[in-house]
Amino acid sequence: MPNFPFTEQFLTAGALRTLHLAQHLVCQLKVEILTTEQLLAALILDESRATEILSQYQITIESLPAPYQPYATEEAAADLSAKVSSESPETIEPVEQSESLTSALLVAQQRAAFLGRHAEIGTEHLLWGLLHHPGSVKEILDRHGLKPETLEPELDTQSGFETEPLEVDVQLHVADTTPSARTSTFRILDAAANRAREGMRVIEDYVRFTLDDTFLSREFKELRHRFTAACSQFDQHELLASRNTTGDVGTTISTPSELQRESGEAVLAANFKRLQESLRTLEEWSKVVARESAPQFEQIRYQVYQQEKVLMNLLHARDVLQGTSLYLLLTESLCHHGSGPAVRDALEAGLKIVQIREKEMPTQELIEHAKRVREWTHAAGALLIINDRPDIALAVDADGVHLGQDDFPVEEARKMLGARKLIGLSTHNIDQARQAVRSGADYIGVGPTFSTTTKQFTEFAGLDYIKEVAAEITLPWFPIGGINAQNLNQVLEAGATRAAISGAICGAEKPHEVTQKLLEMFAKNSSPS
Ligand SMILES: Cc1ncc(COP(=O)(O)OP(=O)(O)O)c(N)n1
Ligand SMILES: Cc1ncsc1CCOP(=O)(O)O
Ligand SMILES: [Mg+2]
Repeated sequence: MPNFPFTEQFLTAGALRTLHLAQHLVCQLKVEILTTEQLLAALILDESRATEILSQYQITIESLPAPYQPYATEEAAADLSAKVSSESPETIEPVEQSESLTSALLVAQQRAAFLGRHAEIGTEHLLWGLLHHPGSVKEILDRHGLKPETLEPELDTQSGFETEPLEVDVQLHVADTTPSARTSTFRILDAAANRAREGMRVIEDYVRFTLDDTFLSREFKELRHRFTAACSQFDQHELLASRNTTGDVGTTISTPSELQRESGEAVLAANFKRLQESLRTLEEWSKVVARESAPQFEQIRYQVYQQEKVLMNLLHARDVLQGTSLYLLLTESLCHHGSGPAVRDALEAGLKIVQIREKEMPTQELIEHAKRVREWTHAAGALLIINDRPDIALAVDADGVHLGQDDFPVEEARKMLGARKLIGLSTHNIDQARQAVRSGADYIGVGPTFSTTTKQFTEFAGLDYIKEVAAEITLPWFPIGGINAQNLNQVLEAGATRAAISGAICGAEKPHEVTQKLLEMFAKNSSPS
């Protein structure tokens, strides 16, 4: 028996023949799964109600891609039809079918039911199903002017042939609209919605109360509102009426892993999983009773995958960057006694993160230089970041790279560097900072704060921008630009707990002394998380 998504349902003779023909095409074309494309080809090739409609719109085999062209001649089409007619359905090997075909068949079934011909699915309904599934087949139909509104009148009239429904015993994936199946579907939806809501709350509470992250709390809250809006499309009465908690065989089941979580991260990971699974359940089962909601749950699920990445990344970055209050940007030309002595001095004074920022140095020289600094930073237990160049960061096994708004995109750098390397991103306003968090950057540069001779700027983000970031971002962030021991307190008072500094350390007579002084100022303020 074929593997179509109807069980003990009725297909008209024409619809059943068309589906068999489509299945035949899968073998003939040597493709792996049955898709909406073969269904359209079969509707064109067979002689049915839909074939008539398709020919009115000049939709022929020529409208299909190259592999179907051998069936463009009358003889080839007749040959195929003859083969299908001569075979008994039992001898046709079942084939796997695409999700889009399942969904198109489901729409066909719903349309037939809508007409009061419950379970009597004709070829015109199959065509209706194809018109409702976005993709290449719908595009072909659209191109020829066949749209739901043009097919609609055809569906309301009975056809001359295909009046005899044929009972077929085929598998059901989703659709069943009997009252008890409907109640079960709502029961599933109710349980999944509750589970998703709970998972969302667990995550949101962590972001809000443990992290104190205003920006991410807002993002999660917005997600929850989107979710509530999608759920509100269910009939609330049916949803509640279907609930049967005392009769739920699953309420007392708990696995050892549910009883124990090793850390906050483990709690988050488990709740992201339960949220994603519940959203998938909602997506699948809403197709049966509230089709418009399914794509919304799908979108929300993708957003949750993204939020999971952002949040887990943030936790990792906060962990790796713990204790890095002072960030030195090391540039040879700014150093009085060479960059080697400057960085060794600063490391000895307690510096924990260094960026090599060399704009002019030839690549090979830069690699040799970076390898030396790598050894010194390793010995001091400090992180090494390379400015602008992910390739050099990889070559010298640095801890990461720093990128500007116009440099390598974060997503591309992440592909090159993998999950464990740090990616810093410069930002100059609050929208860029928010976007940087969403992009999966591990820390952000915030500036320029004050005027500086190290780099030319025409505009300054100033202390106000520091205040804005301090109010909402907990991804590690470093103010930068003209910061020194004389103005650091202003930066700290604006809410910063870190800073990136170049000239004030590189250009100092005694880098050790300056570094020590700056580190003491941070320590007095409070240590960065
Ligand atoms: C920590 C930190 N923040 C900002 C910058 C500036 O990076 P970018 O905007 O790419 O400018 P250049 O440094 O490449 O001139 C930085 N390097 N480090
Ligand atoms: C590279 C860069 N980007 C923003 S400000 C700046 C220069 C930082 O150097 P300094 O601390 O000497 O002002
Ligand atoms: Mg740059």
